[in-house]
Amino acid sequence: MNNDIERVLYSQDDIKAACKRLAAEIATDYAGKKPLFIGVLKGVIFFMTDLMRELDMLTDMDFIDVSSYHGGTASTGEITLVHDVGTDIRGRDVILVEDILDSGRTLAYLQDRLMDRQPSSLKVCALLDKPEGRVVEAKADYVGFNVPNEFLVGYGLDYDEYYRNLPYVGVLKPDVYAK
Ligand SMILES: O=P(O)(O)OC[C@H]1O[C@H](OP(=O)(O)OP(=O)(O)O)[C@H](O)[C@@H]1O
Ligand code: HPA
Ligand SMILES: [Mg+2]
Repeated sequence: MNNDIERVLYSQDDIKAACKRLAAEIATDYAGKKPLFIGVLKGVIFFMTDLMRELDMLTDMDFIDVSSYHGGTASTGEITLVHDVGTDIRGRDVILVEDILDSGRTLAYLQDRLMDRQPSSLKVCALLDKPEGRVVEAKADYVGFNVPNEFLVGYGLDYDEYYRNLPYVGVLKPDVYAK
């Protein structure tokens, strides 16, 4: 699996440091509040669990499962809602947690959907932001790293459902998906 990686962009230590920094920013901004964290499955699994464990505050969490890459390296543009949140978010301070912001389509879809339910506030925390990938406007309030316009895998990010379990974020060798 490691042989399919062209280069490592962020090591486990880099990611841990980013989680600590983001958690500290969020804890300051939400002092005295109990925000609800909503993780966007499946890519967010590792980031969500690491970020949450750096937070010294009362929070609850839920997950929403959406998918639009369906095994490829580009957004299909069609978002499938696989599983919705179970928590009533009306009047809540919600922080949506994403592994990566790329075309922006997933985030735009989720923001529309969640804002309809009238949360008190809705902010976005993304480990990775790929600004050059943007097709629709979308912006995160908390960002771990700005990344280049390449297809990334690891630490939750997949190609055709594989590579999520790499402990780092790396660039997938293009010949892996050009086959
Ligand atoms: O900004 P976008 O172009 O919409 O891309 C970002 C989204 O795409 C990926 O999810 P994917 O659809 O691959 O589902 P997965 O998390 O289950 O892999 C990723 O985890 C983000 O949720
Ligand atoms: O670069 C990426 N890698 C994996 N999944 C993704 N979903 C959006 N962008 C990416
Ligand atoms: Mg994916």
